[in-house]
Amino acid sequence: MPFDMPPPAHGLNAPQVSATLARLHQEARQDRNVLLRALPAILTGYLKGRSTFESAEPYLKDAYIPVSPDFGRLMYLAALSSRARNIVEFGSSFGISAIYLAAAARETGGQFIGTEKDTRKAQIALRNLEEAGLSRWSDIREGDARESLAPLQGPIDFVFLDGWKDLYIPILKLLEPKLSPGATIMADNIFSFRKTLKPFVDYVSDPAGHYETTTLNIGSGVSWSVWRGEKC
Ligand SMILES: C[S@@+](CC[C@H](N)C(=O)[O-])C[C@H]1O[C@@H](n2cnc3c(N)ncnc32)[C@H](O)[C@@H]1O
Repeated sequence: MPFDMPPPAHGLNAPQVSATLARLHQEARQDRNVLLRALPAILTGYLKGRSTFESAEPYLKDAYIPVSPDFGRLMYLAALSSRARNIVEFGSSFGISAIYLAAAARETGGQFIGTEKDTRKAQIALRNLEEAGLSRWSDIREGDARESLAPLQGPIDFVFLDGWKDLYIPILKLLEPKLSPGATIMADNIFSFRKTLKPFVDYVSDPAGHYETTTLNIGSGVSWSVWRGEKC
């Protein structure tokens, strides 16, 4: 390539990817209004002894609740540097984190599989991946991830956990027999759901267990684990 020609834009800098991510991160700012609308239900639920999450869940159908651009980029880099080919996500919402991970899969020659139980969100996530030019390297499985991921073939090289927090352990255990040696596991909301996610953090941090884990002070807290278990 002649020296005066810039290299072709790729990865997150590919024009379709960066434009779609910019639009979606901008739209996700509306989440604030969704949460404001949920406030009366949260307060009433509190008085009736319900958790914030239980009360807010009906309102979250319209909420993106996405990863931040910094965390999205970190996952993209982690997947790329570990040459992760098979990338799986629990909880895709409208597809923001999916785009970061599918962009990595395109570069490693792999495949991204997301999951979303809300039909409308799953369909819009697929459209957003298409807009980003990433359809060929990605799929979103609609329905409960406990069922949609059960038939998945290994080896899985990268897992991102971001669905409802009480399911991080069951989903991880479902995928464990299919993890490749050294697989990366990232999980969001470690600080914002500290109490609910304590059993998960204890599980991936257990010195007698199968993971090496660190927790990073990014966004609402991110755990990063490496699977030291058996070859799948
Ligand atoms: C925090 S949002 C995901 C945000 C997304 N990862 C992003 O960064 O753009 C969590 C999503 O998980 C989905 N979800 C929760 N439980 C699920 C389940 N059992 N199976 C599939 N999706 C689930 C919810 O519908 C919600 O859209």
